Amino acid sequence: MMTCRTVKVWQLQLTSLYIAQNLFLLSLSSQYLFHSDSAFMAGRRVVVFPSSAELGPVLAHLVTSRAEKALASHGRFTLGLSGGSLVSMLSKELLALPELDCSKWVIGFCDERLVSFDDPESTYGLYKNQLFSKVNIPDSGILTIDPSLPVSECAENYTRKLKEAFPDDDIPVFDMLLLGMGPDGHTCSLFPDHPLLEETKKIVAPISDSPKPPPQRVTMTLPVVNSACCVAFVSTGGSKAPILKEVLEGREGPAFPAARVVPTNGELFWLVDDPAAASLTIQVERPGSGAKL
Ligand SMILES: O=C1O[C@H](COP(=O)(O)O)[C@@H](O)[C@H](O)[C@H]1O
Repeated sequence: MMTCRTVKVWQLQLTSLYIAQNLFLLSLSSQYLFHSDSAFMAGRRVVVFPSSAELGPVLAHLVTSRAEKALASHGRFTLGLSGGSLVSMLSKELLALPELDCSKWVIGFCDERLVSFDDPESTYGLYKNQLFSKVNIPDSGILTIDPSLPVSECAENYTRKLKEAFPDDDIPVFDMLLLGMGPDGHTCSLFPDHPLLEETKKIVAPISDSPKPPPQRVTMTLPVVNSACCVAFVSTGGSKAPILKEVLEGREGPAFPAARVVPTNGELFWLVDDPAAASLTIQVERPGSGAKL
């Protein structure tokens, strides 16, 4: 027989069950929020491929899909290129596409080394040999530095070229920037702990004490990088694993230059291979073969 006491005990048991259930749900949701915060910060997409062989075609498709979008909206595609390991991968993958029309592309350089174009360190020189000479990008669409100038004048001259190419923007808004990251966390020629990281006025800056040779370079500043419509980092190889973890998952102390790339209104992709991603604990995307971003 159900007594008043039994009902009270039941009520007490139900109340504690209700509280326990809610506490459980609360803890689940806070774990989820915390985890999703770090995994999907600022709309960032971290996409991991088994190797460069799988990453390369997806990169090429990402570039051409953003080119199509830009051409449909404003009749040209403005693309900023980085040097280093990106040059050969991008050139190879773009040239492998069955149809590539670059006639309305405008190319800038996220950074450039102050050496003559025939020097093996020249980013423009490498792209000219591996890509530009093989596609239909008009010379007038390639915004190069003038390496014959002293580094400060070179940066001013390149600033003028960018301003002329983007007459309507206070800060040039590139449709897409392709970035690399060095094992020290630098991107463009923005190096850890360097005063250039705090630059807010200039769109291009000279650097004459680059810790990575050659010491003289010009670089886009963070305001330009973070104004782009789409930024894609490409980072491959096991030597990038420790820094990739700190850049994507945070660290004690000041953020590395690459971690300060957070486009204000644009997309942010990190395309990495398994060796580079080896230490990551955040959620990542692992697209199947033939995937498109
Ligand atoms: O010096 C430079 O290094 C970075 C990273 O190059 P990576 O070979 O480690 O991918 C590059 O993004 C930058 O343009 C270049 O000047």
